[in-house]
Amino acid sequence: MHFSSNAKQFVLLLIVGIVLLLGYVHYSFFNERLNGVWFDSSNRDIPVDKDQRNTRLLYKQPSVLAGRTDVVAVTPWLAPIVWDGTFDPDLVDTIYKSMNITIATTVFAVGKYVLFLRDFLETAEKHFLVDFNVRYYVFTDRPDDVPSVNLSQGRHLSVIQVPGSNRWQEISARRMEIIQTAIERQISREADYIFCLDVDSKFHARWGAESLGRLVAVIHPWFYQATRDHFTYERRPASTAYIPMDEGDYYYAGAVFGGLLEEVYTLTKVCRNQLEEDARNSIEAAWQEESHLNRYLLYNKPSKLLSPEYQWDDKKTKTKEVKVIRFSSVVKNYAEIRPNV
Ligand SMILES: CC(=O)N[C@H]1[C@@H](OP(=O)(O)OP(=O)(O)OC[C@H]2O[C@@H](n3ccc(=O)[nH]c3=O)[C@H](O)[C@@H]2O)O[C@H](CO)[C@H](O)[C@@H]1O
Ligand SMILES: [Mn+2]
Repeated sequence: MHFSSNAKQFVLLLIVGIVLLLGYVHYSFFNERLNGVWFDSSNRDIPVDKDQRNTRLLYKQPSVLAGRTDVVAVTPWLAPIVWDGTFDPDLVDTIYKSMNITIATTVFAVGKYVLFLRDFLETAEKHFLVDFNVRYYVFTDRPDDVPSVNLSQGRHLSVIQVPGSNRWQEISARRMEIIQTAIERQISREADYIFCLDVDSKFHARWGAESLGRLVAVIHPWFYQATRDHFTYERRPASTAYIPMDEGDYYYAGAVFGGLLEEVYTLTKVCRNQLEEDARNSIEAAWQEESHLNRYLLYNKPSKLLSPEYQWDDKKTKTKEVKVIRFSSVVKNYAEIRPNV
């Protein structure tokens, strides 16, 4: 085929035109991304000080070299262990506040344990996830004895009736089943995160958003200095909570666990099934649901661990590594308060 020189020039011009057009389209697409659609900095021409008036976050510069050296603040699977001084309280709260989340908090007050509710709730209002949306779920067989406590804005309390029992072991252990059912029926529609706490306790200092994570457990205050063979895990292979002497990371307290709703749902479901399997085999684990919780967390590692600051015991003298007691079990007269001894 033969092209005249005019036609050649025309084709050349056409190609140059197409290349320029493609270049322009490409340029304006990326320009748009940079200018706002992707980075949302559409107010680029506004001077920095005005632009960032509401978004600037001022806090102490994090250090790579200086920090707590008296405690370990990370597990071998790289989950943080939350100790005072390892986080910036205002910074973590700010990050989680922007997500507008709701935290469910379950607490059981069966039989005489309703007596613990007032202190639990009043101190929670002072220290527990202050300025966050919190929904308390109080499980009790005595709804009329639930005290009325003034709740701050964004906080709500539901009372859910549950049966009583003449064995404290059963009350404690059945929490897994009852929490599982409550998540299914109600809580999953009303919250994002959940904490399941013992009622015979008080808050003494800040418990904030640093405690939130996918799956959260607390290190038991009586066992954090012990070797694993001294942990009070269930040691009989006949129980589904069995943990051999040469296994185990930490001893977790049954009084505090939490995380995302779906994670805690699975945890309670598995523990409930294993408690029921044990019951069918006429075996009760050494520390009921706490033993099953420990077994679950050994094979399903928590993504965040709370230090014993988050579960102290009023009977225990404060140790030097515990700089602040945030939540602690009160001293109770077991014979007086429990249905059986
Ligand atoms: C610090 C810690 O980890 N404590 C654990 C431990 O002893 P505790 O001495 O802390 O057990 P506990 O008597 O506090 O019972 C656990 C919880 O069950 C509820 N309750 C219990 C009895 C009753 O009559 N009414 C009632 O409502 C209540 O919410 C109480 O806080 O062993 C328990 C039984 O295995 C649980 O594992 C606890 O979490
Ligand atoms: Mn307790």
